[in-house]
Amino acid sequence: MATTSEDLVAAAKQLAALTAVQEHYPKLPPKYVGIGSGSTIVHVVASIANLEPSLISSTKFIPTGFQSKQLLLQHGLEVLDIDLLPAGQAISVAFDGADEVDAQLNCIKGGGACLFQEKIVAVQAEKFVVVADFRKISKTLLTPTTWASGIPIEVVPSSYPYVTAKLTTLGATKVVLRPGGKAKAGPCVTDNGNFLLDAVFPTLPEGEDVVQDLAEAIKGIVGVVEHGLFYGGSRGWKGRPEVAYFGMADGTVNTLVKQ
Ligand SMILES: O=C(CO)[C@H](O)[C@H](O)COP(=O)(O)O
Repeated sequence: MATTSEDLVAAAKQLAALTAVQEHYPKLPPKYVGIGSGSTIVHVVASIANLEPSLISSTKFIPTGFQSKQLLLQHGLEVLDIDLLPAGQAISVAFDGADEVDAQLNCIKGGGACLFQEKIVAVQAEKFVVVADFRKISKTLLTPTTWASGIPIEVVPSSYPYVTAKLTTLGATKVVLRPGGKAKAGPCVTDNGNFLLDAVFPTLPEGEDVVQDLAEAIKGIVGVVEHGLFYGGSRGWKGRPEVAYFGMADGTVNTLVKQ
């Protein structure tokens, strides 16, 4: 049977997931592991569920939304909601997907509308590992051929017209209130009861603080709960992964590591 490009992408995701889990799931049973959202994370959870039972049976897995919680339950893995993580306790490792990853490991996330939970888990993880396929690699973020939808931004519903106007003054060329889809009239509502704006900006230039500057400007708008830029810069680290695994079209896995 002929291999379709969908098969190729699914195989790339699966191999990247397996490699990331082999290399970054702790060798002693971890107390807490974070689990992101999306289609790639399905392969991560399957790889974790196949590990030696002693490595997973006492671990609490922290989901980043409804989808990942159901996925964990289907695999018989113990779930702990992020608000029940004891204060000051770190998550040993968190795995997640991404929509776009640049050469500095800054990411755009939130294609699955779970960016807030994904970020609150990522920033509490000792190690954050991104798993993706070859289509997600960019030199700099907001390259339209990689991720044309722009930056997902979670907003308090009543603020969306105001935030839209402010994003335009920040340089957004298009801001879309994400629709709920065929089975939901009206906008997409996040797991937190908020709306999502997808804000397209021109492709970012290279530079250490370029992503950080835009991220901070967006976060400074009243009504913004969180945005899908996971980044690092001279003023700190807000969810940028230590490492990203990309399943490639030729059946290999490329790794990008924080310098
Ligand atoms: O950020 C996310 C969800 O909010 C996902 O991790 C991101 O959209 C990647 O998804 P996929 O693995 O399906 O390509």
